[in-house]
Amino acid sequence: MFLVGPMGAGKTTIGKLLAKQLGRTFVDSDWYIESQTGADIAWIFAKEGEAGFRERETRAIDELTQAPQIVLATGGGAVLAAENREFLRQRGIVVYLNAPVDVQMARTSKDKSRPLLQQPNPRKILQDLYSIRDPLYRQVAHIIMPTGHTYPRHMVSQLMQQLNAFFDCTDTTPKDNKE
Ligand SMILES: Nc1ncnc2c1ncn2[C@@H]1O[C@H](COP(=O)(O)OP(=O)(O)O)[C@@H](O)[C@H]1O
Ligand SMILES: O=C(O)C1=C[C@@H](OP(=O)(O)O)[C@@H](O)[C@H](O)C1
Ligand SMILES: [Mg+2]
Repeated sequence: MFLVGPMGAGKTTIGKLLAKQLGRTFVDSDWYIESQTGADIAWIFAKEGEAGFRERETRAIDELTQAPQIVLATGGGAVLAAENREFLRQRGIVVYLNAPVDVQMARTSKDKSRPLLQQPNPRKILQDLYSIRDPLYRQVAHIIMPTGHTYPRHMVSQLMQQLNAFFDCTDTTPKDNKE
């Protein structure tokens, strides 16, 4: 199960809760990159630029989408590379957590850990990123979940319902073989 969506959509928060609910291991691709590099995301952006971070991100997405049965929270820009989209789409169920820019803004404004938002006008950046990335999130997603004003625990139960509906629709087991 792979979560995609913009910064502040709640991928890390919801992913952690969802993994607990499903009894699966949770991995956040940003945390994984930090542990592999021995440095935080801000340091990687400062020393290697966004391009350096994206290379590390592609390696992480390739490895993690092959790990069995994990819940993976990706970073907001993970869908930018076509090869990442391919890894995600082909290797698991992709859920797009879709939050409006106002919500993204409210949830990211106090946190200084996102280098792309450390600019004078983070709202404009979030808007611009959203117009570029929303079609890519939609392209890669099997399920789209709005995350506006829903509490994390409620989000997880809604998501569980959506996942059950998704598996019911895609279950190709012949009826005779069920039970
Ligand atoms: N459904 C939600 N309702 C309220 N706050 C949330 C929700 N989801 C996430 N948050 C809060 O928003 C902030 C960003 O969430 P995070 O999970 O880091 O987002 P992402 O990984 O998508 O960037 C965190 O402070 C988190 O507690
Ligand atoms: O949107 C982006 O390009 C980024 C999102 C961040 O992750 P979250 O979406 O979890 O904040 C992190 O990967 C990095 O700061 C770049
Ligand atoms: Mg995150």
